[in-house]
Amino acid sequence: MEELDPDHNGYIEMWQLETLLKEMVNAEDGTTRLSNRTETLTRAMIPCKYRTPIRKFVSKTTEFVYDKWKKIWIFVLWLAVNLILFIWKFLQYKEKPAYEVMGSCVCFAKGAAETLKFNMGLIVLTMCRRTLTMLRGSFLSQIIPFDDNIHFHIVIAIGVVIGTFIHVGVHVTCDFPRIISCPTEKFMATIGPGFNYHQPDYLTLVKSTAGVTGIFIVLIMAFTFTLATPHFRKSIVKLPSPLHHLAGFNSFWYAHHLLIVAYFLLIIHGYFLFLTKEWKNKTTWMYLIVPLMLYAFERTHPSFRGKDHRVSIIKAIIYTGNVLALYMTKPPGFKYKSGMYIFVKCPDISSYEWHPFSITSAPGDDYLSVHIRTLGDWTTELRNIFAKACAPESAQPRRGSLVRMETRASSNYDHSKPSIKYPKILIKGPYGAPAQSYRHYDVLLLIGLGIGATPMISILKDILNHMKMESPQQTLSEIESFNSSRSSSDEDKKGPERAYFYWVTREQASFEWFKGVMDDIAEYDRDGVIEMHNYLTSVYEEGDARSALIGMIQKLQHAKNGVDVVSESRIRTHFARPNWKKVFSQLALTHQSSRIGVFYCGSPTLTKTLKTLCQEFSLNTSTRFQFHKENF
Ligand SMILES: Cc1cc2nc3c(=O)[nH]c(=O)nc-3n(C[C@H](O)[C@H](O)[C@H](O)COP(=O)(O)OP(=O)(O)OC[C@H]3O[C@@H](n4cnc5c(N)ncnc54)[C@H](O)[C@@H]3O)c2cc1C
Ligand code: HEM
Repeated sequence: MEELDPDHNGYIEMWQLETLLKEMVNAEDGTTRLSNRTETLTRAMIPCKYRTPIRKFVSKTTEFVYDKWKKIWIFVLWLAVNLILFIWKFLQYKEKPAYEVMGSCVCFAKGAAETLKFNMGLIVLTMCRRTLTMLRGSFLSQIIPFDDNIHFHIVIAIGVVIGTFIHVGVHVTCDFPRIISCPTEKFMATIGPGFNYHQPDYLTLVKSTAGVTGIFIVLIMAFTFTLATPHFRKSIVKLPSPLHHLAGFNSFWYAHHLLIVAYFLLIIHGYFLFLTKEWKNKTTWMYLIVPLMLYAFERTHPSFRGKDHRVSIIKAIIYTGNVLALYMTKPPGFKYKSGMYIFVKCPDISSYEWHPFSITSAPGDDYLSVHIRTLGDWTTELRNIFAKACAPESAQPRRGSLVRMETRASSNYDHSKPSIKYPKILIKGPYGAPAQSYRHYDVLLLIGLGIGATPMISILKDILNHMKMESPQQTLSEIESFNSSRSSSDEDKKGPERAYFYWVTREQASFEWFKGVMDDIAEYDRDGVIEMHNYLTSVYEEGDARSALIGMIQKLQHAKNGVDVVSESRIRTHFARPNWKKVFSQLALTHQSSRIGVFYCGSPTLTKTLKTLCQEFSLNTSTRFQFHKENF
């Protein structure tokens, strides 16, 4: 109770205070002692700033380490390896004759070069997607943060930039001038043999094989790195046709492939050295061979990269809100976990572009589905060609303004007698993504912003499929077929017992493509395992009297028959942005001492808020919130 010092009152929100008072008044023994539940709430409400600075620092650090220990140890290991390689090479060159001419400069240049070799090898490993997907399923995922491969890729790239600056900078501004100006006798006696006893001038050094390859590597890297920055990667720069395919993400993608030339040049660069003549000391290729071969193998070998599967489209639906849903046949032996994604190619649009999409069907379903939002050139063209294929069959406007074109190759997913000629679609994958670890938690908080609901749909369907399998109506063959479609690592995991889904969308039209899942939930989820909320943010601003009014009507309807008036299902519709603090507080109260997996997919703007809330509530309550995010 002493924590509820009047000084602190200003920091307790009204609704929290109400809950607290209610708890106290309702206390069974008639006293005003705080129950465990209330204590948890109280602790959640008292801001950290009222603790002593040292306690605050210690608890924040503890939570930070607890939350990020996988990333921390990998990062520290990476730094340590870089440092060890640098120091090892530095000390080695201190003992060499070159040191007499160039002093510490040569040590710095060679130390940096050693880290460059290591990082150029490692950076490719972070992009070996098949290998990473396989490793995610192993015990290694408990100590290695595979979800962060792209972040780590970028961290290593920063390491490469730093290494390149040191290596090139020191060579050009210190080593070269010292070689050129070295007294001839000293030059001949020390590094002369490396230069065939010809003391070089600046131009000779630049024109040498090492010099020319070095310049090209730097140029390619500068170009590639610039186009890889988020500004260029995400920019929707429009170029005139036929160059329009080269803008935005594609420019990043093609530029990245120039790095193949950079690797080729790097191997040559590392071979034609002035100061190292013995074969065994030319180690560049040794660092690169394994990662490059593994990556090349993944990209080219069908058994490893997984075949490009040609799939038949069973059903295509175009919803308002510009979402295209594709239901396709599941290739034989295609196993995946909810949360994973596949690459999709449509040769009618481009014969070389593959685009990633989260799988929205559940592992137990006998079909495969993706939901694709129209965003740029490729997705717009895909939508258009499917609209064309769908148009003659049916284009039935439903429910007033909702436009929904649905066609099926044939009914009941029987794709043996296709009646519509759909565009050819190829898929490859599946590939691992953060959301796939949802089965490790008893309680889930799933948050999707707009199209970011896609990985969550698959998770909800999977939870439902498990419920269906536990229901007494299931036949043995249905259970067997369900089990055979799941990956073996999942079979022994119990999976979540409770899931809360928060879906934030701009307008109500988006409901359409989610309706099927919601209907299923209503039918099978008798125990209310899944609680779904939809926040419509474009209706009225938060706090607007109209939002409050609609909200009240909603609540009454819901209480009366359990069905929401807007979604016509068990999903609860709200007309404002969610109050995330309230959501977390309530979860912390309901699931004390539990581990809650928080899975977020959507724009990065909300990432920080959710991450901070996870940390804050893990620190201040007995509930642990573990944050996983995916941005597309
Ligand atoms: C793991 C993952 C899962 C995704 N799941 C879904 C989903 O379920 N539903 C959905 O609608 N969208 C999803 N996306 C986003 C989808 O891939 C892009 O919207 C689509 O590729 C855009 O292509 P475009 O040419 O029409 O647009 P563009 O204007 O070319 O690109 C728009 C943005 O999409 C991204 N992008 C474009 N091409 C690619 C590519 N080949 N690979 C990776 N990113 C690319 C870039 O960030 C780019 O800035 C996912 C993305 C990722 C990385
Ligand atoms: C030496 C430098 C680099 C090398 C060798 C390299 C190599 C690669 C490779 C092999 C891939 C995988 C391509 C595939 O899907 O098969 C990749 C993807 C990627 N790289 Fe790099 N890269 C380098 C630098 C950078 C830099 C500087 C950045 C950003 C600042 C960057 C950002 C990315 C991103 C974001 C992806 C993933 C794209 C996606 O799948 O969405 N890379 N890189």
